[in-house]
Amino acid sequence: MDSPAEPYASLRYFVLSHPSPHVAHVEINRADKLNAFHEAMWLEMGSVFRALSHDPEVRAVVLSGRGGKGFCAGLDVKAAAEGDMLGSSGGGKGKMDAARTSQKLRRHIGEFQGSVGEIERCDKPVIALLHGISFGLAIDIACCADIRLAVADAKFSVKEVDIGLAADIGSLARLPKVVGSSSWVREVCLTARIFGAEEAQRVGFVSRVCETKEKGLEAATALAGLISEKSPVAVMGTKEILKHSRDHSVDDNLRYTSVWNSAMLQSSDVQVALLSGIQKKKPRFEKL
Ligand SMILES: CC/C=C\C=C\CC(=O)SCCNC(=O)CCNC(=O)[C@H](O)C(C)(C)COP(=O)(O)OP(=O)(O)OC[C@H]1O[C@@H](n2cnc3c(N)ncnc32)[C@H](O)[C@@H]1OP(=O)(O)O
Repeated sequence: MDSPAEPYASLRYFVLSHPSPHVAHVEINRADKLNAFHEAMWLEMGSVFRALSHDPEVRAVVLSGRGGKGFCAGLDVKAAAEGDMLGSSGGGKGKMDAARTSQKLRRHIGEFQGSVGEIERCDKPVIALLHGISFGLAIDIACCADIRLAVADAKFSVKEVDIGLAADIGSLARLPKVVGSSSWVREVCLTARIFGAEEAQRVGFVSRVCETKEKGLEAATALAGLISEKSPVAVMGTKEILKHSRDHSVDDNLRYTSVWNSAMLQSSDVQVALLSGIQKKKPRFEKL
């Protein structure tokens, strides 16, 4: 990848803009189908977030859905019903035996999980603005984001049991880590009951509720702008160490942090930032 602009050149299902110099805004771009995802879309989403992770100009990302009706209505159920569920290779059909069919499916699910997981693996913090319909895959995606904001009109559902599936792209793994492995998580995952923005905030799934999508975008962009003014080295480390702390003991995390910072404390950013408060100077940091 020679130029960071190159990987964004031929986006079909996502729109990328830059509301401020180091902030990227990614919009899911299939509003006429409520931003429902088929295979080409989740593959493209993986590439977009991989590219953003490596893009030195980008320090924070906002993710939202195009259109007024919703962030995302989940998996494209029509494409899935037509057999696309197993990927374009059409595993499960034809003469393959059970083991080969299973292996094909396992790979397909793994690739799908991998693409959505690029949001979590992105070195830059991702702020998801959840508006209107946010069903199924929308929750998998939201759980990978670092910060979730909701619009008052948001309608959430961990919808998978309604379409005959145990959710397999991350909600069952990550949602309990986000809000705790509570009775509430079991309730919403087992029933697919729709819940709203206030309930989402009460349980800690989202950190704010905004009146309208426009206000939500302003809030998300402002948060991303604040983050983008910090040291990119410090921000990347904070995301990485918080992610590590989710899955490790305090002792393991402290050890990891000491090793991480034994390298990162040598960054010029520390010198640039250390005295900026008392000197009343806004620090400016090099690209990362
Ligand atoms: C290996 C497995 C990996 C991943 C699994 C993920 C699991 C999930 O994501 S589970 C969730 C699946 N989603 C759904 O079941 C939602 C289905 N949609 C609806 O129930 C309704 O559309 C609605 C969300 C309640 C909204 O209803 P309404 O406001 O009346 O809008 P519509 O007219 O129904 O929709 C507008 C337009 O969008 C199309 N559409 C909506 N959702 C989907 C979808 N999930 N897949 C494909 N298309 C969808 C809908 O057909 C309409 O398009 P038209 O061309 O106008 O028909």
